[in-house]
Amino acid sequence: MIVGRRDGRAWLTRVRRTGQPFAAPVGGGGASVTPLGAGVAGAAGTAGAAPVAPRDLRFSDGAMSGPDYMGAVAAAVQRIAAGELDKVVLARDVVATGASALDPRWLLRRLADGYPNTWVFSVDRLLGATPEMLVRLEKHLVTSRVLAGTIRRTGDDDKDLALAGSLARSSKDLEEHEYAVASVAEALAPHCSSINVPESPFVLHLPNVMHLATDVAGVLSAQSTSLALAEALHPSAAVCGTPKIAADELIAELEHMDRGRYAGPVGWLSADGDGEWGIGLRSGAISPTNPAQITLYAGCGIVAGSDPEAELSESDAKLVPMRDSLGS
Ligand SMILES: C=C(O[C@H]1C=CC=C(C(=O)O)[C@@H]1O)C(=O)O
Repeated sequence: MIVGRRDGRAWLTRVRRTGQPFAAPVGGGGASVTPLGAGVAGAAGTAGAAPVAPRDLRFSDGAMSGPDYMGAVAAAVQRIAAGELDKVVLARDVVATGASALDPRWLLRRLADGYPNTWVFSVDRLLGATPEMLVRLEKHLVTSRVLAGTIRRTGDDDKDLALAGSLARSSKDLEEHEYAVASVAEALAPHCSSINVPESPFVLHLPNVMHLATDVAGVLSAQSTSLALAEALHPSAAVCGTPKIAADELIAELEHMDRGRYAGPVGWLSADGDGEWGIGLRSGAISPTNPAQITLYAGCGIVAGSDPEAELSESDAKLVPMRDSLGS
């Protein structure tokens, strides 16, 4: 069952295998669909009960501490300097543990209210507010919003405007961005009769960070689905690197964690194949064994000019939406 909401309109899609009945709706007898928030103390798991704020949260390092992450970035920069690859995206995780089961509805409401320019999602305990659309297919029109290259916002509009200008001129960020755009354009080419790739990126303003952004568009050449396009595109160089195989191997060597579904495609597919697949960024996964615990993820594109301390600070900025969602 998929619940969608855009521009104040909500819709519900039920999916079933051909020849099999639909799962019973909530409250429809034999409910096979668990309402979000079920099992949360205070919410009583009922649709009408108010979402419950997390209590007594404690944050701890995941697989790597901050200094460990800087070490990994420095190692990646060395490998890039040695000519092994051009770009790699290195991620880290942070674990938040509350006093009782986290209520996903609380987190989703705060993400939707605080991060309106993003796609807020919740799939089987993976929650987030991603600003990056891997692919959208709508009546043969293919679009992809590519993000790479980041600067933290200060909250002061004048300063942020100046920072946006420096981001748009930063050769390090432009290089990082170009790899991501090239990977998307290359992956889409076999599926499109024409592709439009703007010459230079624009700056996307989010509440916590600004990104270099490029909206790639194409016309689908043959019968395909949004899911097949997502498969062709994933993982783009916004979350993996260039060349892809070398970056993938370096990620396995340096990250010391299982990304799980972080940075994977998340979205929906209609019966005619159209759909939207975001990249599961600015996200966290509630533990399947401990509902009071969530692992938050953030990664940064590393190129020859990357500075470990700046990348650690950038990853902290990318964790802000999920940290905000846990606040009261
Ligand atoms: C990998 C992440 O962000 C990607 C998307 C936008 C900007 C990025 C960057 O500047 O490094 C990353 O490529 C993340 O948020 O975990």
